[in-house]
Amino acid sequence: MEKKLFPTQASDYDLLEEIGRGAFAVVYRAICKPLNQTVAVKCLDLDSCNSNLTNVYAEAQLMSLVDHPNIIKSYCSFIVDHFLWVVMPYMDGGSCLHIMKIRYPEGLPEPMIAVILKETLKGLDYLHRQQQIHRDVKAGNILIDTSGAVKLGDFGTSACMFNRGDRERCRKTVTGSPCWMAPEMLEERYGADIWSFGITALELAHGHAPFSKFPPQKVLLMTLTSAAPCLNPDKDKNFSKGFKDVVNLCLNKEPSKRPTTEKLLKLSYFKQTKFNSTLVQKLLNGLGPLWEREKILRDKDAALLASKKSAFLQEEEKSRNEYKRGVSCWNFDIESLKDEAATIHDDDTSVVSEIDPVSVNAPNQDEVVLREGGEVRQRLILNKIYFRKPFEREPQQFGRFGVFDGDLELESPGWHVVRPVKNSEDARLPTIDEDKGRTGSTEKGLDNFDSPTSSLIMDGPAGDHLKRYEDDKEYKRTILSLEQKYKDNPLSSRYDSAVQSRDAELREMDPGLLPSKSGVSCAPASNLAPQLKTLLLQTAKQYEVLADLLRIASPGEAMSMPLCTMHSEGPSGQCSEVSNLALEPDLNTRHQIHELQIKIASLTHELTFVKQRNMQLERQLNALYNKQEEERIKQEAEKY
Ligand SMILES: Nc1ncnc2c1ncn2[C@@H]1O[C@H](COP(=O)(O)OP(=O)(O)OP(=O)(O)O)[C@@H](O)[C@H]1O
Repeated sequence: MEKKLFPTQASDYDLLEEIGRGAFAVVYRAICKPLNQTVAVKCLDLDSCNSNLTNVYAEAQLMSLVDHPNIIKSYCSFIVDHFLWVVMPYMDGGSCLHIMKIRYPEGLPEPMIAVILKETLKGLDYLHRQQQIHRDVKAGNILIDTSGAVKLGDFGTSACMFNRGDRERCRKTVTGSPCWMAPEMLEERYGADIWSFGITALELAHGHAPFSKFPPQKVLLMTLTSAAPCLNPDKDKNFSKGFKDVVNLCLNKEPSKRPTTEKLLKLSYFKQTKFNSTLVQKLLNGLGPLWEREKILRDKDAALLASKKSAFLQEEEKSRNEYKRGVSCWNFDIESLKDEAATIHDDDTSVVSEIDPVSVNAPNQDEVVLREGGEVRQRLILNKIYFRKPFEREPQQFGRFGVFDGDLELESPGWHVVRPVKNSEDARLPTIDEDKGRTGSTEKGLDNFDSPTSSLIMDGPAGDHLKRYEDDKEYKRTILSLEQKYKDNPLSSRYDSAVQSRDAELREMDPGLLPSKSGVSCAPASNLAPQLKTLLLQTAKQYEVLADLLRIASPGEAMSMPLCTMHSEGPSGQCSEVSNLALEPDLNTRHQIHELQIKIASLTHELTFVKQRNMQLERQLNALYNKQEEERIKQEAEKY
């Protein structure tokens, strides 16, 4: 028969419907225009390919040299942009997997399996005799057509996509699909194809491969560590002994003990199986065109994926909105943020879903350890996950004027708000009180450290130390316990009330000295004094927290060093009780205390500086506004 010459230009092909999709390729039904022949064109994305172009091309050429009725050969192949187009016979029945998904989700009847397996085995035998390994034998690669032909597809291309196209080197790399992959995996001998053949037999019998519900890495692990899969003695009673023997022979974990294709073909099971095109055709009876079936399956998969994703996306959307609302401007409602945060669930499916299910264990209620290959990959503290996002800087509203951050010309570190947002428990944790800073009012502007667990941190070296504590598991635990403790702690409430009374004091000040809501008034620099006092009080409170933290961190050690080096005074004029703690830190702890003190001092300094600058600007703006107002009044007076 005269060999047809297939053109190697994209323009000679009309790509019609999509008929399949693999990891690296999309397969189309196409018309070869000069020959007026329906073909299948597989478009492999070379960008996702590890191989160099020459090797990929060589591998594709090899596919065209194949000549066996049970192996799909390629008519030709060529490069189009970053795709390799492989032109091959169009198998209008599609793959066995495709057919099972549509019509036989529980698996095929044994007589059909026997015919399909025997045809596949003949193709595999041919390849092995040519000293070629297929490496991706599976139901998805066994294609049938309406004439009843059964062909093993995907020879060559899968290998070249996974590897450098060099078959010698390929023998040392992991290729193929995990479910069908043999335990020896890296030693690619013909036995690997036999193992895959045995798995394919189970796949055809059950409608899915063993372990198929697990993620790829898990499948590989299970293939190596579990006993070889086999038919279920209870559920699979209806299968013949001959079929069971084939499965057991192929699925021997010792590669050298697996039969060769030649031996398998000699088994009475295969000898008795005669090719029966009608039986194969029966599989397709009443099924619509391949591309329509393909579309149904694709839509179904997409819907399934969407339903799985939507729950996660909803959570994510919520979180994103909350973040936007919460940190993109100074003007937000902290209470509603907290309420919303309380509704956000803690199950971060994006993390957990990627993790091997059996590798997730929970040694205690609070902690989930995610392991991968026995290694601890991540520890999640349930209900105590913090988001840390950059604080976007928006104009702050000062009276009538928007003061932009850039106007301050400060070399201030970038402020971050560490806001617990995950669940109700975290929502209870206090946050920096942005609400108070909203109006920029002097009486509240410095009242950021409103509780022991407020977390205003800085970028750069000054902030790093505090961040380290924030990230620390123990620290978070301690914070929670402290939070509980501070609820009833008289010391804490005394300090809270101290701060509150200072606030009240400020509020009682001559309103003319404080910026009014309209922002017309001026704030003299002397107003800073009470604020600085407030700040000192808060700093003292922080010392107290730190002392508590350190005590908890090293409960056996009593510390004698007075922590209150800044002489912060409470309302009664006494030094904070922090100073009275009989604490005896070791050298390390002392160093940490020292570092923290420096950080706090620099933080305090920074706050004061920003505040002063803000007030200065506010005064300038107010003066400007007053001038404008005067002019306006003058103009109006002139009118009358
Ligand atoms: N010649 C063909 N005729 C008809 N359908 C085909 C043909 N070749 C492939 N297909 C269909 O396209 C699907 C995708 O093929 P492809 O070889 O890219 O992927 P796969 O082998 O299933 O996946 P992977 O290569 O990622 O393991 C096949 O499962 C099959 O349904």
